[in-house]
Parts: sequence; structure tokens; C-alpha cells
Amino acid sequence: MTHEINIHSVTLYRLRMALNAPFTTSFGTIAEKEFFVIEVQDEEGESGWGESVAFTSPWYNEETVKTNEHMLEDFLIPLLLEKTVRHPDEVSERFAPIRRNNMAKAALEGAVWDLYAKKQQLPLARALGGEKQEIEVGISLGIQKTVQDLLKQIDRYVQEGYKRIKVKIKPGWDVKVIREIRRHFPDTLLMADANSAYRLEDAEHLKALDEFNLMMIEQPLAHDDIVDHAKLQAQLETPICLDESIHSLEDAKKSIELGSCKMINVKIGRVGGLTEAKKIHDYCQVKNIPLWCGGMLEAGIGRAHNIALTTLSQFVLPGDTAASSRYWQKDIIEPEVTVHNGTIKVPDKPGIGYEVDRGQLEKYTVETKTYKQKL
Ligand SMILES: O=C(O)CCC(=O)C1=CC=C[C@@H](O)[C@@H]1C(=O)O
Ligand SMILES: [Mg+2]
Repeated sequence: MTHEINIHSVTLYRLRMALNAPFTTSFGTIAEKEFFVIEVQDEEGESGWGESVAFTSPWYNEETVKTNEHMLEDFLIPLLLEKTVRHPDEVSERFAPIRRNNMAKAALEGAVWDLYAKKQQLPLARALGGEKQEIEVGISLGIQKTVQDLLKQIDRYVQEGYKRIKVKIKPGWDVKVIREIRRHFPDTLLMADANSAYRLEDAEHLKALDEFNLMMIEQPLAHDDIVDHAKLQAQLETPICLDESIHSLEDAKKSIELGSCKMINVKIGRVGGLTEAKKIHDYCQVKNIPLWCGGMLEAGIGRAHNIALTTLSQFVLPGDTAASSRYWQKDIIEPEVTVHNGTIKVPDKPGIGYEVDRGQLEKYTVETKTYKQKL
């Protein structure tokens, strides 16, 4: 059953949500998240929902909430409203002339994917080609004040059954901390995210991590590097996983070709949307590169998109999609995302599979703008 998707309006909701606990990375601490939720509506009033993962400052990549607003309002929404869409894959083609700005593109494209799946009466997971009925997830812990605090956090989430623990490392908070974690948790699936805190000259130091049987070290070197990561991977036993360096299928191809990584953390916002994420998935399936779905402290709509993507078969490693309650007092979706023994049951309702709680959305919304199709 094919439907032309005739989008009549796009609404940008700018939300502010306080995190249950501040999240500290090597770039700083986030206690409240401001971000865009996007609703696209067709001529029958059916809605599709997307969520941008851009933060208010450009520490993770070059995008911010403000650059999102400019790109969506002045370029991407007008392009989308220009003419109907037969399939969501057309959206990224239409956006191709716009350089980068992947998080803005992904948020709008994700809303179209949700609308498309609803019109096909398909769960988004199935519309993407995913077959898993449930997904295994891990937890990502920000930098804690003390090792004791970190061990308490790890113990809590291991008890809750999360399938893997991701901790942050940086110079001065790495080998000793990982050794201490391993002393308490010798067999837990454990990985470290360095967020580009090291240089190639640190290779000798990073080799010390090889004794701890880490699943991977995520993005140890520069956010835009794949050459030095290849040189570092040649010296380490521990697999390198790339996050910030991979913005597209092209980047994934080059990184795999060079041996810059043995795994990839796929984030829908970082690569420009579900269509590109699926292309990366399909290529990594052929190249037998394990994937997992990274998190960006999303609210429920973003979490729902991550769950759908994770149902694709090459997502063989637990991702960052934890329960809504890990981050939010009250999420903007109904039901909230819940995790039972490290597992999320994939919703079988059409689209993202969760209803948007419009009352809760309104409570967190600081500004709303609607753009209508020019008749
Ligand atoms: O959303 C989550 O639960 C994990 C978030 C997370 O680990 C990250 C979000 C953004 C930047 C980093 O700090 C880190 C990552 O790089 O994966
Ligand atoms: Mg990362």
C-alpha cells in the first residue's frame, strides 16, 4: 500500500526538561536539556514525531538548538513542504544540497518516517526492516565525583540488569578507575568512552587498558579523525569504537577500510537520519562490523526512534537506550520507555509505538512555531 505523504504543516516545539541527575562529560555538566521536538501533520491530521539531539552549545558537534532553528526554518522545512513525499528515503535526498546540519535533518526526517510508518499501519521498527521483538540495552554513566560514587552507580544498574556499563575516561581518570571497577565487577560487560580526550602520543598509556577486557574504547582521539585512530588501533588489543568521527556512510566506509575502528556507535542525529543510519547498518552487515545505538540524553520521542533502529540485525551490542525514568521526572511519551532486566520490549503499535503526551509536552514547551504548506 503506497501513500503520497502530503505534509500540510510542521510544528517546532522548543522544550526545556530538567534531568533527574546532572550528566557530566569531559566537556562539562548538563542539568537541564533544551531541545526541539518536531511534529509533521498530513492533510488528514495524522502526526509524525521527531526529536533533535542538538544541545544548546556546540561541544559534541557544530550544531546547537539555535543552528537547528535557523536550518529548519530557513531551509529544511521549506524544502520538505515544497512537494509530497512518496517514501521517507526521499527526505535525505531532498536535504542533500544542504551541507552537514545532520541533527536538524534527522529530527525532521524522523518525523516523516514516523508518519510514513503510521500511514502504512506498521511499527517504525518493521518499516525500517527490523525484526527483533525486544532489544538489550546498557547504561552510560557520566563522570562521577569519586570512584566510590561511580562504583555505587555501577552496582545499582548491574542489579537492575542492564546488559553493559559505559563509563567515561580521560587523562587522570582512566587506568586506576577501570582497575578499581574490575576489582568489584570482574565479569560485567564494560566499555569506556573517552570523547576525544587523548592524543596518539598517549598510545603507550592506553595500552595499559588492554588488561581489563573492555568491550571497546569509544572515540579516544580527535572528534574528526580516522587516520590516527587506525594507527592507535594497530597498537591496542582493545577494539576502538567510533562515535563523533562518523557522520555518514562515507565516513563509515573510510574508517572500516583504514582499520580505524572495529565497532561503530550509530546515533541517528549524528549521521543525518534513519535512512543514512540504515545504509550504515547494511554496509556494516556486509563487513561484519558490530553496531550499537548510542544515546544523546533523549526524551521519549528520540528514545523511541533509537529503539526502532536497534531492532535491525547488525545492532548486536547493547546500546545506550536506558529507561525514561533514568533521565526524566516525567517523559513526554505514554507509556514511558521501561527496561526490565536490561531489555526493552519493542512496541508493536504503528509508527514510533508510543503516544506523545501532549499535556506533558505543553508543560515543557517554552516556544512553539508552526509552518504551513503554501497553497
Ligand atoms: O543518552 C545516554 O544515555 C548516553 C549519553 C552519552 O553517553 C553521550 C552523549 C553525548 C556525548 C557524550 O557525552 C556521550 C557519548 O559520546 O556517547
Ligand atoms: Mg560517545
